Amino acid sequence: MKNYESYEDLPKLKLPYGNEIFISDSTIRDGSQMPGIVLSREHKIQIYEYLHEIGIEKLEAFVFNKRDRDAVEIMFDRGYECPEITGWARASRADIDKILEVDGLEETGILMSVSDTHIYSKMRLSGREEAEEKYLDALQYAVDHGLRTRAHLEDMTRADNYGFVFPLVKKIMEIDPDCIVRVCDTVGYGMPFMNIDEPYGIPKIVQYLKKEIGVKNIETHIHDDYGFGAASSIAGFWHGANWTSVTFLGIGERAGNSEMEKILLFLADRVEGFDKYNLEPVTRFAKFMEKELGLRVPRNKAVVGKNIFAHESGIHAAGVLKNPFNYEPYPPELVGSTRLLLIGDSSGLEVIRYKIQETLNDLLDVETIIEKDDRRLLKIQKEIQQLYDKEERVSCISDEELLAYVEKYFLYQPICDPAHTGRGKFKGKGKIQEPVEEIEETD
Ligand SMILES: CC(=O)SCCNC(=O)CCNC(=O)[C@H](O)C(C)(C)COP(=O)(O)OP(=O)(O)OC[C@H]1O[C@@H](n2cnc3c(N)ncnc32)[C@H](O)[C@@H]1OP(=O)(O)O
Ligand SMILES: O=C(O)CCC(=O)C(=O)O
Repeated sequence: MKNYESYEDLPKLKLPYGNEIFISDSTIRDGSQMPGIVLSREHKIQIYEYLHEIGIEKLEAFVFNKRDRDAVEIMFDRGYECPEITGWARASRADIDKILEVDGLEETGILMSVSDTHIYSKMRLSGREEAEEKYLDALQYAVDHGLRTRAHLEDMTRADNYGFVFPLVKKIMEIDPDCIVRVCDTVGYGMPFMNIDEPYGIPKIVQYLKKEIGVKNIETHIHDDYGFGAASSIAGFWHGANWTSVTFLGIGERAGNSEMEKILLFLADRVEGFDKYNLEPVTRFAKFMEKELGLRVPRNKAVVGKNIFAHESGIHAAGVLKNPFNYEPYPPELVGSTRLLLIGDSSGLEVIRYKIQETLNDLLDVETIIEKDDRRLLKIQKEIQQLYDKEERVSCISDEELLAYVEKYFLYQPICDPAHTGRGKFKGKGKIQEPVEEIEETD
């Protein structure tokens, strides 16, 4: 029989195709497309620094204008091995020439819009044949000029994959067998499950590319319109993709992209033998994005939200005080965060006891214990409950309020029984003295 009582006891998952998988950042590219986000050169460099600290393998950048190119140049000047800086182009020789003009870029993505709506109504091409010709020409041009390539199959989850996209991929492989084939779930229609009908199933698409066509490098790029972003990225890895393209905090077009931090956490914490990424900077990184870009990270956002290690409710807080493993899926230190115990309307006595004891000990620099049946504590609990009973109070009890309760109920009483030590200081074994005068009984 197995006991699962600590993080170490829990079995790790195994990636079916092994751990040679990589992350490609699109924060500076797709992320910057988010309305209201304007990334300055400094922002881009700082994002690059965070990605470097975490160990992200690749980043894609636009080089259409001078601002973009200046940022790329500064990134190259840092001389880091990772992330590799790569380019992004539409399927046109002119765009690829722009990539070639930037010293140091050795790889580019090429946008190949494969759904009929993109071919006909977005690009106004005569049909699939013209589209294919345009895409293969751009690819050949990039290869002929010494670039490594990625084929970004835009809107593949709304395309005729068997009739058009897979045959196109076979031709792509003939031109560049090392080309990274990016499965773009452009409006988030993709589903992370195996038995899903064409063209929506990310697992089926990835498996077909891998097993039937023999594509070596498969990357997913998933939008979160239906909320399947991170799940579909991981489904890609599960079924044979070796890359995923993500953005930090999932910023990007509309509902954004698959979130980098979720993928990182999943790999680092749940998958066997996966310690190549350093997650410690992610909380700092999120704060940077909030402060510098004016983003508001929801409090309950996985990995980086302020509430991820905050406990208020009675059963949870009491459970965490006994053993954080009871209600925390992973330790806060993993993502550079800290635990927070709060008192609010759903709190029970144990968390109040703990916080009052902590406040008292900090205030007087003693180490004493308040028992759960201490009548002063019960009075404080009653006062707190009355605050919420009025249905006016919507916030947690602040540190200042806790201090006031401690002062009101404890400070003007002897803190501990001097007969115990003679010095009024206990080390984890004392019981504070009950007040001399009678305190009315609580309900
Ligand atoms: C799904 C995505 O996220 S794709 C990336 C989206 N990101 C951006 O658009 C931000 C960067 N874009 C830009 O800086 C500009 O749009 C540029 C420099 C690329 C082009 O600027 P403009 O020449 O002014 O074109 P504009 O933005 O008005 O229209 C986009 C053009 O791209 C073309 N285009 C779209 N997809 C493709 C493709 N796969 N291959 C080649 N051209 C394409 C469109 O047909 C349109 O050209 P058209 O007007 O001749 O039909
Ligand atoms: O470059 C790509 O990833 C393709 C365009 C895109 O961002 C998308 O399909 O969502």
